[in-house]
Amino acid sequence: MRLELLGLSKRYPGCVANDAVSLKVEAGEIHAILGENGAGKSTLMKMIYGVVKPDEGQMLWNNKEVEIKGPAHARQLGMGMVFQHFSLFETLTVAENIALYLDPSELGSMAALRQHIEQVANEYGLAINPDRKVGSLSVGEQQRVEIIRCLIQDIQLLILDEPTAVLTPAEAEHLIKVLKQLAAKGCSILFISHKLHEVNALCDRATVLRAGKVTGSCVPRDTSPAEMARLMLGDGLTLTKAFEPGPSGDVLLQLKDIEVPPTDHFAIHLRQLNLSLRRGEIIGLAGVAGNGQDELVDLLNGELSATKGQVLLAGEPIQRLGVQQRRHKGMAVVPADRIGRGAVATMSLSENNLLTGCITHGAKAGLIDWKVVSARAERIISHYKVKTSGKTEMAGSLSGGNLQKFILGREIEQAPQVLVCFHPTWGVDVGAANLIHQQLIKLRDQGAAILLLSEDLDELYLLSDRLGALCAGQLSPVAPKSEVSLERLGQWMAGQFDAQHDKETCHAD
Ligand SMILES: Nc1ncnc2c1ncn2[C@@H]1O[C@H](COP(=O)(O)OP(=O)(O)OP(=O)(O)O)[C@@H](O)[C@H]1O
Repeated sequence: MRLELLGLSKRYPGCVANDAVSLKVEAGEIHAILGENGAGKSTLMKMIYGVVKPDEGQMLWNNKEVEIKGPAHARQLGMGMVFQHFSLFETLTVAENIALYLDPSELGSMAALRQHIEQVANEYGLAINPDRKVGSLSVGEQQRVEIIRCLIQDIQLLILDEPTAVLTPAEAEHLIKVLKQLAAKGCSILFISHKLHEVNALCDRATVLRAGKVTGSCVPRDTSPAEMARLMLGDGLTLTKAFEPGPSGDVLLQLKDIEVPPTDHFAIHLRQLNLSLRRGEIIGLAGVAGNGQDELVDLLNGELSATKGQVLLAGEPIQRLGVQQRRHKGMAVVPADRIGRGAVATMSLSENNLLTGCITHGAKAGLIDWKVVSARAERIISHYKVKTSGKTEMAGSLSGGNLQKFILGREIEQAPQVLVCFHPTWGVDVGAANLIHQQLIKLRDQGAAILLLSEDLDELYLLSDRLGALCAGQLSPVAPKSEVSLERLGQWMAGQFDAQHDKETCHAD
């Protein structure tokens, strides 16, 4: 037996994150950990990897009892972990980040390490330039660095906390192949994912956690995704069917011949962007991470300026307006990375609510009305079923999916005219993703215009009225969803479109 957990428990003030969890993982087994947001999955993985110390329980590693002193000890034993929130230094390069992760005795010259990174990257098809600064990488690319740095050492257990959440379907499919290869070599894998069809395709066994306790197990190959969802969430779950396109109105957000040159060597050049987003519609943009999504969100948010072209909000040019002024005019943005940009980890939920919410609620003439701010935070917590001990809890101690629900709720509740959201259901369980989808459609039906950037094609097809793709900083045609086959969208994602045609399509709306 590669790994055996016997009655592991971990308590935090006001919550039992893990309650006497027992689990067995064989050599070469791919074992899924399932559970709704806040069920205790990440905490369990962090205890195995030595990031969090258990309050009680025992752990056997290759049939011998161990007490993991910390992540360095876990790595020495042959464990690797890909975290849900990246543990990378943004100001260092890919190679420097990986060097920091390795034991000094394993580290040769930087040139040799660079070569090794390229070799692993090529072997697993996870293209990355070792000399790029991590801060300039997209979320998907940062995820690749996390994965490569585990694969660079000989590992016997790889722990992955939602590794495919930010990968494109093709990348996720590729990763699944890589994991199968690794398992065939005898490496055990612990795999957390909310994407149940992936669990179904990949995993040998699954353990279900609910409120910190093991409540069931199954063999995913013999269990349908719907049955697994029911095991996790109980019988009350109703899965969303496709939403009907709604009637759209006048153009609310318009990009005209936008040109944004790269701000650093690795940023993407946005070229000739033309887009008209109407009241009451959702435009979904597909695309592989690192094709200009970050730059487009920054442009719309007011953090990047265009050197050519215009950004118009309800016909008014806004490119000279800052972030706050745009928010006053009814724009809201949900960024890709929830910690750092979406929320401040060391601030409470109330304070995080104030960060963007104060523009529409809670502050007048520079004075904060904490009663209003707290009441709003409480409303978001209850409406979006955010699992937390309360509005005073620090954002950083929430589970990933619960923080995502809070951030989404905070932006939707401001009733924006235009909502730009990037990966809206990243790391969110099926029940909560359902709720977020319904709220986005409700916002659309109230007349808001929504630009949705996602790598989850199912989600894009479910929610969007019109679909397009971003590739190498250029926008494909944007056409009604019924006219965009999966094959066509795939071609657009790969850049097979004529930029001039795109301009005509968008202007024609
Ligand atoms: N450092 C911490 N301080 C206080 N509470 C914490 C801390 N870390 C986790 N928790 C709480 O423990 C519970 C389990 O969290 P955990 O992150 O393990 O859930 P999860 O199943 O991984 O959720 P998700 O699917 O959203 O990532 C949650 O209620 C969370 O708020």
